[in-house]
Amino acid sequence: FVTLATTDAYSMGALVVGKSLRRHGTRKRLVAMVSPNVTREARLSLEEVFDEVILVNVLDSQDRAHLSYLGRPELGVTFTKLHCWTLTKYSKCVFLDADTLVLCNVDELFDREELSAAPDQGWPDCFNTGVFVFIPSLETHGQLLQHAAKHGSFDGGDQGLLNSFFSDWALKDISKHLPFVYNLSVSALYTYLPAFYKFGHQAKIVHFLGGTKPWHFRYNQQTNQISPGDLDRILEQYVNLWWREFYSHTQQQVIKADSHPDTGLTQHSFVSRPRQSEKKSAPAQAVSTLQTSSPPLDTQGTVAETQTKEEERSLELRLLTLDEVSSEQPDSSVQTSPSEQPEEMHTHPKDVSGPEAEYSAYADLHNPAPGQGGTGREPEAAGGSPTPSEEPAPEPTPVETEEEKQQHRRMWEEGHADYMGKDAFDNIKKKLDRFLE
Ligand SMILES: O=c1ccn([C@@H]2O[C@H](COP(=O)(O)OP(=O)(O)O[C@H]3O[C@H](CO)[C@@H](O)[C@H](O)[C@H]3O)[C@@H](O)[C@H]2O)c(=O)[nH]1
Ligand SMILES: [Mn+2]
Repeated sequence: FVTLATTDAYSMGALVVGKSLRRHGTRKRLVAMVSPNVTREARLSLEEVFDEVILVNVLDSQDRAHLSYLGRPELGVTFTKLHCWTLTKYSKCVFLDADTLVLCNVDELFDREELSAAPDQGWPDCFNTGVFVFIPSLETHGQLLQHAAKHGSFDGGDQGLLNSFFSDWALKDISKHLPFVYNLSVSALYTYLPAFYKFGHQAKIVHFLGGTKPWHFRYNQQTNQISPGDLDRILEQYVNLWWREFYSHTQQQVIKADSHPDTGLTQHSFVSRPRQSEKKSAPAQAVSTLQTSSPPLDTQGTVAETQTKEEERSLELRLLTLDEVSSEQPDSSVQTSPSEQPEEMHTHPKDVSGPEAEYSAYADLHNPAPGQGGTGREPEAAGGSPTPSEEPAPEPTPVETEEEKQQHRRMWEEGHADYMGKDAFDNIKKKLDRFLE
């Protein structure tokens, strides 16, 4: 999976792309392309999650005229995406915009061919370039650049260019049309709400397409919410979900969000926690600033607190039922052997010194007594558990009657999970293990 960030603000998005892929147990390698102006601190954060963080030069279409049709002059730099075709050590890749959030395992996308993508909701005979399957090739890369030089892009960004280059997408081969749920634009909420109500729960990847991004909102870590009322309720829940992913399983946490005295922009500052298993040298207490172009809001900045309140844990949007947890690919990170197959892009190569180990170390910090349940983790974040072999044998789960099962399931679905008891992490893990046997 490949994503791109040319600024620190988009790096926040890229981080969420990587984390959400890991949360859902991807077995593929993760690559972030960043431009030289992305700060070292942002790069270090990305390196904790991605297998590779690659420096690329900014390619800008400089096409102000066409970009003005979109009303998004900043999108000329999306030509930088084209660099993804140079990643020829991989045989196939999936590009994800930095403003996407992955909601389940989507590794099956690698079964598709170049160029597979979902329809753009503004013009469904065009594909949206927020999610697409491609085959790295220097030849294609060269042809794309030539095409850009000769014909430009009808929207000034990569989407116009890629649509005119892969111009037979609309009609030639329906298998190259990804279902819309692989690139669910949040603006579909406004354009076809009934369809969203009918199919929205099947969403696999959400795309915060448009000028307003999740990092433009200020999030309160005590309430686990952005300021209520800033957005439509459904959209607000997706943005809250994005922020929860941003803060999950990380050693670097935003501790303060306030307005810059001169520019009025919101700035997010975070500190790195000391690492227990140092992979790459990072200052133990490096302070960095991520600056995002958010309008100033009146919410108070909040102090970092990763352990979320139990009652706040309910994800109203896409609550995984226990059955879904069972059918979900578990995060393979700690179970997978560390063998690397970089050419094939198949095996998740992170070994125990990678981010997952750091996540575990972090979990240990907050959960001095593993095995007691209630690790403060999301139920689906199964793979990041402390090393299974070191855990004391968990208590056997009492057998539930059918009625109890249903009641339990209902409570779970309503967001009242019993994290300290039945839904303790150990029990969910056992269920996953049973399912995988
Ligand atoms: O300053 C920027 C702007 C964009 N990006 C990257 O380029 C992607 C596309 O930009 P984005 O703001 O996400 O554009 P969208 O609002 O999604 O707009 C649409 O139009 C763009 C231009 O054609 C396409 O790139 C998008 O895929 C398409 O969804 C981002 O996700 C980032 O990965 C940066 O790194 N820095
Ligand atoms: Mn986008």
